[in-house]
Amino acid sequence: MKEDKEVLIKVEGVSKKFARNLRKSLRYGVQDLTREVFGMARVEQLRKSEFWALDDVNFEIRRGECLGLIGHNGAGKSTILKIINGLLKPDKGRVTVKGKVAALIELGAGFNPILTGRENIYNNASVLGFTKEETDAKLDDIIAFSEIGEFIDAPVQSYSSGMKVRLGFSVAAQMDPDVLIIDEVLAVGDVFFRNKCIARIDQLKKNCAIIFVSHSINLVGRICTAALVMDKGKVVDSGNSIGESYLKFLELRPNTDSYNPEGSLLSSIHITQDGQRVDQVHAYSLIDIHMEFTHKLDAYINIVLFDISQRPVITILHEDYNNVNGKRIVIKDFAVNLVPGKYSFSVNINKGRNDSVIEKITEVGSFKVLGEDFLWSPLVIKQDFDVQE
Ligand SMILES: Nc1ncnc2c1ncn2[C@@H]1O[C@H](COP(=O)(O)OP(=O)(O)OP(=O)(O)O)[C@@H](O)[C@H]1O
Repeated sequence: MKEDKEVLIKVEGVSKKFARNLRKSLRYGVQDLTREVFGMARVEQLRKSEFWALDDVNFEIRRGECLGLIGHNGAGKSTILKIINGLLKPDKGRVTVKGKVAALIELGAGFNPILTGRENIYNNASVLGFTKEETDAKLDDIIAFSEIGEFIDAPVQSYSSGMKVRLGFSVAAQMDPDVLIIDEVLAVGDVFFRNKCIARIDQLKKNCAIIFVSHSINLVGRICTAALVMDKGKVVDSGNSIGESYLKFLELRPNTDSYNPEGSLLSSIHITQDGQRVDQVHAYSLIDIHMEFTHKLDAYINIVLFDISQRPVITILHEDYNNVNGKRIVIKDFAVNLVPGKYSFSVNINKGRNDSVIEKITEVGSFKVLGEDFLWSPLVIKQDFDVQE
């Protein structure tokens, strides 16, 4: 039962303000510190040039849960992590964190650049509350997991960004924390190390509360048990079905479709449903995809559908992969077995089957798939299940 598990992170009505202007920020910082020293309450209203970077944020994470934070740049994700980790104080509200906390917040933060990797392991572990003997016992595992090899005895300032992430993650993960805070850092590691981290997170999350910030909705879907969508310091949605708000989140972005057919063999591409031109459709419905070229082509054409993370999800080939000979192409009754989200087309025009590319046209228009549920995979196949006793 979910409720049986202990709440390890509790964020209650947390707000945090910052000043846009550096001089004001320093002046307010001194004012706030002075008030604190004299036991006076923090100034709750916004002063000139201040804004709420976090505005009444509430959530809790239990042992065994991993919460993904999603939001545009500046939404307040890192600020909430820094408050949870005790690096920042909230102006309003309260954060309660139980147990040993390991945080991977800023690349290389927490490392002393002039010390070696090995020395930094001891430093980091002692911050996490481990004794020298406990760290000695874990040392080989940490070094082996990081795959840093002989660089472990080189100063951390000589490490690449990926190496810093490897070391930081290895210390945090091997020390079996109760709370693990991860801010975007996995994006820096190579794919092999990232997969190793994901596998380790899967193990850790059984007995730990994890908060994970990422701009990759796919990674959040893969790792997290629930997600929280933030915008301008506010939580706009949370839960394990964030479909609607995720779509709204996509809408908040300016439309970047900028297909300019000038000089291209493709003069237009659009989709229709029941004969009407549309730019949003319901999941599982049928659409026709229409393409028009500048002249009659004798070529092999394929269309690739990309999701919002630019991940190719479907390639549509002409049946039997024969070449297309004509000026217009209509792909009839294409089934939109896609989860809600925004998808864009890329069209490849090839000379022959495995021959050179004549033209590769990317981002030639997009459409939105609407739906109630948000399933964590780009493609949905409805299939009868043979259920047996
Ligand atoms: N020390 C600071 N002083 C002033 N403003 C700050 C400070 N730290 C953060 N901010 C501002 O607070 C807002 C939230 O920043 P935050 O770093 O939490 O966003 P984020 O969601 O993590 O963004 P990103 O996805 O770019 O990492 C932004 O407008 C940012 O400019």
